[in-house]
Amino acid sequence: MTARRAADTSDERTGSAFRAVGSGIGTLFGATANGLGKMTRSLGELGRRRNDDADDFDNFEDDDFEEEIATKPATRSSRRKARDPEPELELGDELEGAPRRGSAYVNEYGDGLALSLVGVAIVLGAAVWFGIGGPIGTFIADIVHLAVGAGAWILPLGLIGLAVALMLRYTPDREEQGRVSLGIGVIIVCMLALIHLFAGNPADWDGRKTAGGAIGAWIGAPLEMGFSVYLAVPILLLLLFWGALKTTGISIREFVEFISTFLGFGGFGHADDVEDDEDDDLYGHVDRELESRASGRTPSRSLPKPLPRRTTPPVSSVPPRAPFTPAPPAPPTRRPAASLDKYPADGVEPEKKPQEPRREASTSVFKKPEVTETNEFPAITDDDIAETPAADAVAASRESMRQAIIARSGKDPVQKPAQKPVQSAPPAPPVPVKAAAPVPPTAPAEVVSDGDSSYVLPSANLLIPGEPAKLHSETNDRMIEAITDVFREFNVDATVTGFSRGPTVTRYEIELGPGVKVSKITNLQSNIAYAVATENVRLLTPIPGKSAVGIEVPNSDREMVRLGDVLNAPATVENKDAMLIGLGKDIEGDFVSYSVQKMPHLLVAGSTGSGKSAFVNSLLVSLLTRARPEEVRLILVDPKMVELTPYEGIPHLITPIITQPKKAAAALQWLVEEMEQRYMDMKQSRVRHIKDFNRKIKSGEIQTPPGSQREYRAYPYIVCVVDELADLMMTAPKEIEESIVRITQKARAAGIHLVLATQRPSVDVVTGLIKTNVPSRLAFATSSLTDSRVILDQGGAEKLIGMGDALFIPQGAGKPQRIQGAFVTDEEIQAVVETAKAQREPEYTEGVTEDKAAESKKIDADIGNDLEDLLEAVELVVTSQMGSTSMLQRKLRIGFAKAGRLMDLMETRGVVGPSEGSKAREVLVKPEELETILWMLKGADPADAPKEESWNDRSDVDAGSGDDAGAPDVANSGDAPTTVVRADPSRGVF
Ligand SMILES: Nc1ncnc2c1ncn2[C@@H]1O[C@H](COP(=O)(O)OP(=O)(O)OP(=O)(O)O)[C@@H](O)[C@H]1O
Repeated sequence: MTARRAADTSDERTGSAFRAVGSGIGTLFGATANGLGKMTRSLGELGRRRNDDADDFDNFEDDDFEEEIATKPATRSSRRKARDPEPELELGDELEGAPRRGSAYVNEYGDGLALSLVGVAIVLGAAVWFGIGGPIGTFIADIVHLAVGAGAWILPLGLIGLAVALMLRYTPDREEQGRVSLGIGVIIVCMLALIHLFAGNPADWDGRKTAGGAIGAWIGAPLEMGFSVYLAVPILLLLLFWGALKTTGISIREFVEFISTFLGFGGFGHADDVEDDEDDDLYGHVDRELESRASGRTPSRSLPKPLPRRTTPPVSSVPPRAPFTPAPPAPPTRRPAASLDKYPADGVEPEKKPQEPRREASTSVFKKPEVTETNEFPAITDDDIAETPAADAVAASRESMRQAIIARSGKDPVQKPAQKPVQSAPPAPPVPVKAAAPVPPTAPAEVVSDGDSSYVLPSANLLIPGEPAKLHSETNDRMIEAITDVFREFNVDATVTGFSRGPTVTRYEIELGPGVKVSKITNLQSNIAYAVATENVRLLTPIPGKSAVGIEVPNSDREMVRLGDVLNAPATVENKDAMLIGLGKDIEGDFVSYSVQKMPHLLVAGSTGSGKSAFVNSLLVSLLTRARPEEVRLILVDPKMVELTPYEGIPHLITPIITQPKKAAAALQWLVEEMEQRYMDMKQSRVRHIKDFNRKIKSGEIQTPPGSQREYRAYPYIVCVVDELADLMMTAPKEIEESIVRITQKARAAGIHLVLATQRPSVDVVTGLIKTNVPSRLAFATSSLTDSRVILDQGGAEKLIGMGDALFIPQGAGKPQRIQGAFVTDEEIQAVVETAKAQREPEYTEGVTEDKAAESKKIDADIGNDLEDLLEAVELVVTSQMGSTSMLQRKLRIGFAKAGRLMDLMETRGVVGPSEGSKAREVLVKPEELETILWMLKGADPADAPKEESWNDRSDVDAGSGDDAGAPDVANSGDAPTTVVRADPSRGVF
C-alpha cells in the first residue's frame, strides 16, 4: 500500500516514454497497433503507479517532508500527464513542469533539433504518402523504405512525436532512457521482422521495401530459416511483448493482474484490492488537494470518493485545468506520518504513545484510519504503520535520525526525561564533597543563667526532627550526565569532579582542563540550564576557597530543614549564646546558626510566600528555647495581626504584641529613649558595652548609687521584630525612619536589636538611611532583580526558588551565603510557647506604646515657633557655659533681635542669669543637665527624661527626699525663677 502510494511521485520516465512510443506504434500499425497502444498505455498506468510508490517511499525515507510537499504539485501533474493520453492535456502538463525537466543540452538546442525533425518528417511524409517529394524527397523515401520497409509510412509521425517531445524539453533520466530505448528498439525490430515474415519472406529488395525493409529481412529471414515460420512468429511476438514490458517498466504479474481486472476476472484476488487501495490510500486526498491547489482550486475536505485512478477517463471527462499556480506553502499539519503521530486516534490511549519508542513502529500494523475529530488528516499512530519494507525503512530512517540527534545534542529525543540514556552506562557517581551527618537528638539546650532559676527553657526536643539528609540521589547522577554531555557537545575540556548536595540545591564542582578559560563555562550557562531543564542555575566562578567552578542546580527532590535539627546540631548546642538563632542549612549540608547580637540588626525581605514568616518563627522559637525572659525581651510588631499571634502572652514580651502602626512608632520611640537611658548608665559606670555592664553588675563591681531608689540590674537584650515594615512606613515614615536610624546607629552596645521584615523592598520602605544602618541582610526569593539589589546591593535573590531558599549576608561579609531556611510548624510553636507561658506571666512595661508626640506638650506661648532655635541656643550656651548674645548671633546666624529674644527666654527658664550689661550672662545649668532642660523645654514631662545617676558627685542632691532623689534640680538662687526637674527613679531600667 505504501509502495503503491509512494509511486505517485515518479512518472515522467515510464509514462512519457511509453506515450511517445505507444502512439507511434499505434499509428504505424493502424487498428492493431492502436489496440496494442491502448493496452500498453494502460499497462503504463500500472507501472507508473508502482514507480510512484517507490518515489513516495523514497521521500518518506528521506524524511525531507518540506521538500516533498514542495515538489508534490509538479509531481502530481506529471502523473496526470502519464494518466491522460490526450495530447492537449499532456501538453499542458508538460508546460507546467517544463522548466524543471530540460537538460542543458535540450534547453539550448532542443527547438532547432525539433524543427529539423519536423522538416524531415514533412519531406518524408510528402514523399512516402503523397509521392511529391521530388528527386531528393523520393531518394530519401527510397532509403527509408530500404531500411525499414513499411515502417517508412509511420516514420514521419514518429519524427513529429519526437520533435514535440524535444520542444517540450522532455528529458527522462539516463536509466529510464536506456530501458525505454531498448524496449522501443526491440518492439520496432520485432514488428519489422514480423511484417517481413507476414509478407512471405521476400528475397528481393523491391519486396522487402514494402515489407520489413532491411531490418525486418535481417531478423526475420534467419529466424524463418532456423526455426520455420511457425516458431519464428511466436518468438518474435514474445520478444515484442518483452519489449513492451521493458518500455512500460511493468512485470508480467502486474500485466496479468491488469488483464484479469480489465476483463473482469478478478485476477489473482488482488484486483479488488487495487481498487480499494484508492480509497485506502491515506494520502489520496492529499494528492487531490495538492492537485487542486496547484491548479488554483480550493481544496475541499468533503470531496467525494475519488474515481478509481486505473480507469482512464475519456477526454471529455477530464476537467479543464486552470493555468499553473505555484502550490502554497504546505501547512505544518501536512507533514507525513512523523508529525501526524501527534494526533490521537480513536481508541488509542494517548498516554501510551510517548512511552513507546518510535523505533518500535516497524513491528506494528498499518490500519485503516478512523475518522478523527480534528478534521485534519487521518490520524496515524505508531500502531498504524504497516509491517512492510517501506515501514521498516521509515523506522530505520527514524532510528538513524535519532542517532543523529543523539550525536548532535547528546539527548535522546525518544527517551523519557526521567530515564537514563540506555546507550551509555551511567558514570560512577562522584563522591559527595561534604555531607552533614544525621543529627542525633541531643539534650535540651538549656542556657545556664544566674537569673531566676525557677524558669526552665523549653527544650529544643519539643521540635520535630527532620528526615536524615540525602547524600546522593538519582537526580544527581542525571544532572552530572547532563552537564558532562553539554561539555562534550561544546568541546569544553571540563569534568564534574564532585558535588555538594544541600537541601534545596546541589552544587556540582567542575574542574577545567589545562588552558580552558573559566569564561567557557560561564558562556554555557544557558545551555547547562537547558540541559538540566531549569532556569535557576547559578554559577560560582570559582567556588570560594577552591580551584573549581560551581554550578548550583535546584534539587527536584528538595528536603525540608527542620528547626529542631538546627537547634540540636552539636555546634549550636555548644554555643551558649542565648541569642543564637537557627537559620537553616547551607549548600554543603551544614547547619547554619547565627547570633542576633552579631547581626546586630537584620533586614529580611522577599516576595510573598517566600518564607519570611517561617524565618521569623524560627527566630522566635530559637530565642524561646535558648533565652530566659530576663535575658532577652521582645517587642513584636505585627501589622498583619495574625502572623505573630501564637506568641501572645510569652514572658519575654515587654508589651503586648503591637498590631497598630501608630503604637509601633511609639514603641520605637520608646526604644530610642531606652537606648539613651542605657547609654547614660553605661557612661556613668564607665563601661562600653551592655555585656560588660551586666557582667560588672553581676560581679558587684557596679553598685547602685547610695541613696538611690533605683536598683541597678543587668539589662536584658531587647529584640524588636517588625513583621512588615512597609505598613509602618506608610503611617509615619519620618518618625519611624528617624527612630530606626537612631536605634540602629547606636543601639548595638546597648543590647537593642532590630529585625525588620518586608515583602516590599522598595526604596520608599527600605530607605537609604535604613539600609546604611542595618548591616545584615537576609533575602528570600524576590520578584525582581531591582528588589534583590535593594536588599542585597546585588542580584541573586530573584533566582532563588522560594519556600525558604535564601541568601544571607551577615555584617561584614562580602558574598552572600545560600541557605535553606529552617521550618517550624504551628504545633511546634505552640508546644514551645505553652511551655514558656506555663512558667511565667509576661511583665509588661507601661507606656511603651504611648504616643508621646500626641501627649499634650505644653510649649509655652512665649516660645511660640522659636522652639527649635531655642533648643539650639540652650545647647550652645550650656555646652559652652557662655551666655553671650553675640555668640548666638554668630553661631546660629541669626539677627541681634532674635538672639536677644532667645536670651530672654533662656533667662525666664533659668538657663542663664540676668543681663549684666556688656558682660556675658552667667550660665546656670550644668552641661550634664542639658538633656533634662531640653526635655523640659520641649514640653515633655521632665520625669521621662533620661537621667544620669550622679548623686554622689552632686552637692545639691537631697538624699533624704524620696521623690526628689536622683532628680537633677535646676535651682537658681536669688530672683531667678527656679525650675525643678523631677525624674522617676523607677523608670528606665528593667
Ligand atoms: N523554610 C521553609 N521550608 C519549607 N517550606 C517553607 C519554608 N519557608 C516557607 N515555606 C513554605 O512557604 C509557605 C509560605 O511561607 P511564608 O508564610 O513564610 O511566606 P511569607 O514570605 O511570610 O509570605 P507573606 O509575606 O505572604 O506572609 C509556607 O506556608 C511554607 O509552606
